[in-house]
Amino acid sequence: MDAGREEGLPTPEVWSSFVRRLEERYGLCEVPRSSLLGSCRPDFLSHALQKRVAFLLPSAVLGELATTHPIVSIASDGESPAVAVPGAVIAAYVGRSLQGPSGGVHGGAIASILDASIGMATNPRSDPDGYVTAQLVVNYRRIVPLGSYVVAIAYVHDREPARRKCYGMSRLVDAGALARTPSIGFSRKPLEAARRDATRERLYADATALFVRQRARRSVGDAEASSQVLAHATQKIRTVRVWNWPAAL
Ligand SMILES: CCCCCCCCCCCC(=O)SCCNC(=O)CCNC(=O)[C@H](O)C(C)(C)COP(=O)(O)OP(=O)(O)OC[C@H]1O[C@@H](n2cnc3c(N)ncnc32)[C@H](O)[C@@H]1OP(=O)(O)O
Repeated sequence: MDAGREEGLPTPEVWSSFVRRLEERYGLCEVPRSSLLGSCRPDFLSHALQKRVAFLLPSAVLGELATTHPIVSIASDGESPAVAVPGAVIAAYVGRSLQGPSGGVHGGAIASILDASIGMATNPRSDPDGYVTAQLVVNYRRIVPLGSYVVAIAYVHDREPARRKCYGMSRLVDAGALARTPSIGFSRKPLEAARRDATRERLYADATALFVRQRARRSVGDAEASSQVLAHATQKIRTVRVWNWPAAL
């Protein structure tokens, strides 16, 4: 028996049909991991979740390319290195390999999904000098049963570009319960209000995070890695204005 079947993972077909339903229902578009992370970066979540994970952005922000090439066309420049998106979504199947001591899904796995979703809302594309997590506070509301389909809905609620700071929130909900709601709601409502929706959405956990933009990197190794990422991304992405790579190397 292969590892996937032993784990009870959804087949790739079942998984893609789940993702397509999310896209259609909520006006989202799956973003290829290569354009988020670059080919030379390890994709931790994909490994941990055995590829049953999808990174989604609202189709509206993807512009015309979304219809023919579902690839991020969001650009940044030296003046405004972070581009605001209304929000970001990570959908995942959390299987038995993620079991924690509670018998449900391990809290570290839940934190990773929440963190990555806020990271994606903060950095809608890979950026070597982008925002990294400085602080993550997770509230665990319910045990997540093994074998669940979950959705993390993240958005940025405050930015202080001059201080390189960006504050975001995310809530991890059950995908089945979410399907009963007509819209995904990247509303900037305070977390307390989001919590009031907890019953309707079947809220498993929520998080607040502070992301801080890194200072420009200067090492030659990083520059080489960055140019590989860029080369790969520009092959994949039709329309892209690139971040100004550190000039002083
Ligand atoms: C997977 C697919 C996904 C796809 C999408 C991709 C998204 C990726 C998301 C994953 C994100 C990660 O997991 S990242 C990996 C985990 N994180 C890290 O490894 C970060 C390690 N830490 C660092 O690199 C550094 O500490 C930084 C960059 C966070 C900050 O260092 P720094 O640059 O020297 O900052 P500094 O000048 O001191 O501070 C700038 C301002 O931020 C505040 N500040 C700095 N750190 C903190 C802090 N921990 N808590 C509170 N406040 C802080 C300061 O008070 C100051 O505010 P003021 O005085 O100006 O008001």
